[in-house]
Amino acid sequence: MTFDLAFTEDADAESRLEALAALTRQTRELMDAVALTAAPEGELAEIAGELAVLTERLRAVSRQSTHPFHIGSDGTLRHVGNAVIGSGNPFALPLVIEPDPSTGEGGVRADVTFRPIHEGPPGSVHGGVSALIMDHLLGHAAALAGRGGFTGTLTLRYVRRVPYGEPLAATAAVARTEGRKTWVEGRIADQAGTVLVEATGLFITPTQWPPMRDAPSVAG
Ligand SMILES: CCCCCCCC(=O)SCCNC(=O)CCNC(=O)[C@H](O)C(C)(C)COP(=O)(O)OP(=O)(O)OC[C@H]1O[C@@H](n2cnc3c(N)ncnc32)[C@H](O)[C@@H]1OP(=O)(O)O
Repeated sequence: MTFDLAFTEDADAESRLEALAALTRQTRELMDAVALTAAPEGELAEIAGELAVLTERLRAVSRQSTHPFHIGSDGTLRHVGNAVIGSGNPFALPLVIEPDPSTGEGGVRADVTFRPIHEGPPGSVHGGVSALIMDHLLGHAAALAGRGGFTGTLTLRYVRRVPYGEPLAATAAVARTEGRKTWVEGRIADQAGTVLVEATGLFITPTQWPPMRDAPSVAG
């Protein structure tokens, strides 16, 4: 499998991506506001009507292809459409991932504050949302170690309820490797270091992929 690349060295393309990111941030604010609203019925219906107009305005100019990986003038690789890190995807938290070599090969960490839209059991984060974050972070660790690939398996242990609205930390690092297979371990913990979720993922590098060592880190 190959992916499209787009070079965003020209100011117009960069400025459009910034405008898309601003729209995306505003849409996330809207999603949070909807999840928390206590507005009366009439106002809800009125707002839904106003949003329908905006939705149609955007849908009239839908893109016809997937977002490519964008490569900026500084060499940064960005995946604008990604569901976890994408600056152009309202569904994304977005997660901002930093390298953390102190935790091992491919070590990474990210601050995470889940929101009410991530609710599973009332007052807690949905287990599938925790899995989404772990999948991506573990995959990022594998890629940072030069062993990028697709998730083959992902196993989670939900140790404690994951709260939203509180700053948490997610970490991951490569545990072991064997040929094209890379096992990565990670966790989500609270600020006191109490582990809430543990995850192990197996990532498999497709045969046709070139060696990825020194590949640029992927951001949103
Ligand atoms: C920086 C960005 C980070 C992003 C992180 C996000 C990651 C994702 O969400 S990826 C999306 C979810 N995953 C997918 O869509 C993957 C779909 N599956 C595939 O594309 C393929 O099955 C793929 C690439 C995993 C393996 O295909 P292929 O390379 O042909 O595997 P194949 O040659 O049959 O097997 C290689 C080895 O892996 C093992 N294997 C293959 N698939 C799996 C699996 N799903 N689970 C466990 N083991 C597997 C095989 O048994 C074999 O082992 P061994 O060498 O010991 O015999």
